[in-house]
Amino acid sequence: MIKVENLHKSYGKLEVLKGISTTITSGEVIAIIGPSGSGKSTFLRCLNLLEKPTDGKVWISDSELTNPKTDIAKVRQNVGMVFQHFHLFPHKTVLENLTYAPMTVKGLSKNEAEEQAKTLLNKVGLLEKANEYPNRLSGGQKQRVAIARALAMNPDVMLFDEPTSALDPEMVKEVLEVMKDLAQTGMTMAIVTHEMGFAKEVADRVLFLDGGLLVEDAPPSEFFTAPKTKRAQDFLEKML
Ligand SMILES: Nc1ncnc2c1ncn2[C@@H]1O[C@H](COP(=O)(O)OP(=O)(O)OP(=O)(O)O)[C@@H](O)[C@H]1O
Repeated sequence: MIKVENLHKSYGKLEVLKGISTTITSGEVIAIIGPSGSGKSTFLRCLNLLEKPTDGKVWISDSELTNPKTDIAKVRQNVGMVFQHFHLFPHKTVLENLTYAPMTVKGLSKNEAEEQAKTLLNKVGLLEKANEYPNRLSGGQKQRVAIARALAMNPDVMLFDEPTSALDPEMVKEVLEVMKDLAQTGMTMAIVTHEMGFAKEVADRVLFLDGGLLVEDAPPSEFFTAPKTKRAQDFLEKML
């Protein structure tokens, strides 16, 4: 479960998030969409405090991350994050990318971590790349490794920040398929995306942000067929 209450974020005088409140329940898949610069990535990054909110509260499960007494690093261990540009460790093999955090942070033995890593690589269709270095992989393969690496910490929640935006079009589908499979396992997921087809098909709920405000919060069946606001109508006209 993720809950935000009256979330504000400013960079100097620029107010990027202007008071957002919502709850993402366990197992829900949320697509965060909206025009460029509307605050989507900032919102997502505030959920695990990669960006520190200027005001408002954020909870993950029972922990309030915005409470200074909370051990944020500990809570983050249960939150996987996937970025637009993969952020794999370039000098580690694919397998080492997956085993590093479970061994160093969670104290798994090398054998345990490798067993788990191989299971995950098999799930994302990349077991045969276990001993390769990231620079030998395509963008789509790198992103599938990044997803597997995030899952290796056995998180309760997965955050995705435009995971397919840096990919060549022919690689988008393989990454979305992995995410779709993950959604079907009941993982709680929040995804900033420009992939409207994916949002329509896979998300339980769409959050439409515009100008730092949560303008619409609705299931895709409602949002895509009957958006309530002019801002969402205009946005969809351009996107679809
Ligand atoms: N670290 C930062 N310092 C200053 N301004 C920032 C910073 N990060 C984001 N911004 C500004 O905040 C606004 C919202 O950015 P954000 O990346 O959250 O939007 P977005 O909706 O994800 O956009 P896009 O779809 O283009 O990625 C933009 O005007 C951006 O320039």
